Amino acid sequence: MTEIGQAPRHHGWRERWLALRNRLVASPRFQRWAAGFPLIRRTAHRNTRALFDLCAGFVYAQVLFACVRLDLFGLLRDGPLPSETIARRLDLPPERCLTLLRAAVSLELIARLPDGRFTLADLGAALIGNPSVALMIEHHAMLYADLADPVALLRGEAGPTRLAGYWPYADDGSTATIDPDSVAAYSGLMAASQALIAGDVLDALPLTDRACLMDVGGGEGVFLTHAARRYPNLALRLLDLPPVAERAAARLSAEGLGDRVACFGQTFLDASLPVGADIITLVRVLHDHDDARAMALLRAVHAVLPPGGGLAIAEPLAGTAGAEPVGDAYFGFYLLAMGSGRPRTAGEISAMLTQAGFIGIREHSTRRPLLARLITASR
Ligand SMILES: C[S@@+](CC[C@H](N)C(=O)[O-])C[C@H]1O[C@@H](n2cnc3c(N)ncnc32)[C@H](O)[C@@H]1O
Repeated sequence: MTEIGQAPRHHGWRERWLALRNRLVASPRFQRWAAGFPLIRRTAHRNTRALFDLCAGFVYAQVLFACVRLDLFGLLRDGPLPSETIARRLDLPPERCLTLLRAAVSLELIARLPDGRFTLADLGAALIGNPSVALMIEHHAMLYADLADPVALLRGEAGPTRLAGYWPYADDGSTATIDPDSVAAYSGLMAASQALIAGDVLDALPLTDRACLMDVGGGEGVFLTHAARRYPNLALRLLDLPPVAERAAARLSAEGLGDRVACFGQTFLDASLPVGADIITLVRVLHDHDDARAMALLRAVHAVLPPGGGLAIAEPLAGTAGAEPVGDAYFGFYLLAMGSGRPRTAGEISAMLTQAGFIGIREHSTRRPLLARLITASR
């Protein structure tokens, strides 16, 4: 342990090398030299840009937010437009509209054609195809307000956050006071974004040998709707808090699945789960809960599965190769602001599953691990 004021003790050549390198990189003289020295100029420029992007990340997100709020991408859906027309349609002063358009071009959301008109670029076009991402971008206004003082948040001194109000079950897990109005917004957002995930998870999770699937914390039943279409003979059950289960029953009836899916309105925390399913799914559920509650949930699932029954956990994980900031920075701070849960690594989930009595723990690759990874286990 190193006490304050004491020189740090480094162990091994690697730590000595890292300390030397960090001292060098921190020196303004070295930085100036590196920016001009041919062999490392590219690395130096890349690092400068990466650091600038980190500083400016909030500005980029607000440019995107403005595009979504003004429906710029919808406006360009039918083809390129000149900036004067865009300004008129968005009700912006022409020069300010140009500021937005240039910013959006620099972020590769839109592109400028040689004749000066603006058109969708890959990222803007992708947003049109995924309306739930636009909903998420608008939802982030709450997150950013909660992150205004991240140090206070980390120290637990920030007071009540907006996200804690948005996710009423995050508070103390008590479900007695949750009323229908307080679940409508988050359930709608989850239902919209579930369409992105369900296909990827079901592609990686074969259910041909299963008779009855219960989706616990199943929201409005969008995941089950996808499962029902793929597996016409699979019996289906959904469990969620009573006002959410009611919404699920209404949505599933509207989809013509009212007779196929049994909906249970109850908490998964302090009551036992219904028996009868031989596969239980937790899709974007576990990471919402602190370790004690997450362990209680895993034990409750284990208790109602038959021998050989399966559990599938699908959610974005910490430490996902190539998407480290998504799990560790984005979800880490999102859940911190929400006041409950944490993103876990595959290893952490595996250890919890073992502790809850599960065996045969495996990870399956998914199409977009950034959105959801999949871990299965058996009783
Ligand atoms: C992040 S949402 C995910 C919903 C859905 N699985 C999806 O991926 O779209 C978490 C779900 O867990 C439910 N939930 C949270 N705490 C619960 C509890 N104690 N008992 C039952 N359901 C709960 C919420 O109501 C919500 O529908």
